[in-house]
Amino acid sequence: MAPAPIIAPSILSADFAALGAACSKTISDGADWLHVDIMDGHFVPNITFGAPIVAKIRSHVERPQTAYGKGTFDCHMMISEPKKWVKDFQKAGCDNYCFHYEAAIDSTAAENPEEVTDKKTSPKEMIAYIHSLNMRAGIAIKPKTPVDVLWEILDNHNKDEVPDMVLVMTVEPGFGGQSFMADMMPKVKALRERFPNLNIEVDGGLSEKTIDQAANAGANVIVAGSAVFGAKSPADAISKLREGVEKANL
Ligand SMILES: O=C(CO)[C@@H](O)[C@H](O)COP(=O)(O)O
Ligand SMILES: [Fe+2]
Repeated sequence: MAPAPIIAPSILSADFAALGAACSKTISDGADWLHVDIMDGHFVPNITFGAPIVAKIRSHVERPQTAYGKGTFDCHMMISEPKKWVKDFQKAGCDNYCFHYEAAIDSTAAENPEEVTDKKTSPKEMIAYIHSLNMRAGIAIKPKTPVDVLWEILDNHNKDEVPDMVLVMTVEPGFGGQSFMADMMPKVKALRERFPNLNIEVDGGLSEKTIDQAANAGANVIVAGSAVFGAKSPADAISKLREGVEKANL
């Protein structure tokens, strides 16, 4: 049985001109977390916003009372230099700092070591650094990255270096409103089989139509942008996603 369902609407699909109000409404509509997509136009072919906007919207949403509690800001860092921005996002009110494995691979693991600059920080170092600033650490993998790269990171006995959450991308990162990649589900299954208590997040194309596939594979943290913000009733959309995870956990 997977851990409790966590529904994290992606504010990428919210009205950017009224982001503060959209965030507080989404929490009142029943969301557990807010998924905050940070894109730098380099790691992905799109740009969103940075820490100053996160600090502004933070004042519209109460801080979580406990780790992973309601109101958690789950920042999905689609950026080439994830280490550079950890402190700024911590100060802005980020609770989960989820960086991409592909942006943090160390020189020994990189396919082209000569292209790796000293700006790269290994996943383990990244996780320890995020923890040292009292945030939870997530690690995300793009669709073409095999899940096997995570075993060494998750099997580590040094708790400081172990991520609190894994994000399996179910679309190529960069844009909302894309189709769910069902062929990512074996990665989720493999993670759940090995790590029954891990928070496993899926992101991209999640809706009432795809939630069963994700939940049956073992995902418990559900990101949904267009399915929530494009719904007539965002509150109903959030409930249906939660029911999907609960049903799979029965
Ligand atoms: O990280 C991303 C896209 O890169 C996501 O968080 C999207 O914002 C999800 O949007 P939908 O696919 O649910 O519309
Ligand atoms: Fe995301």
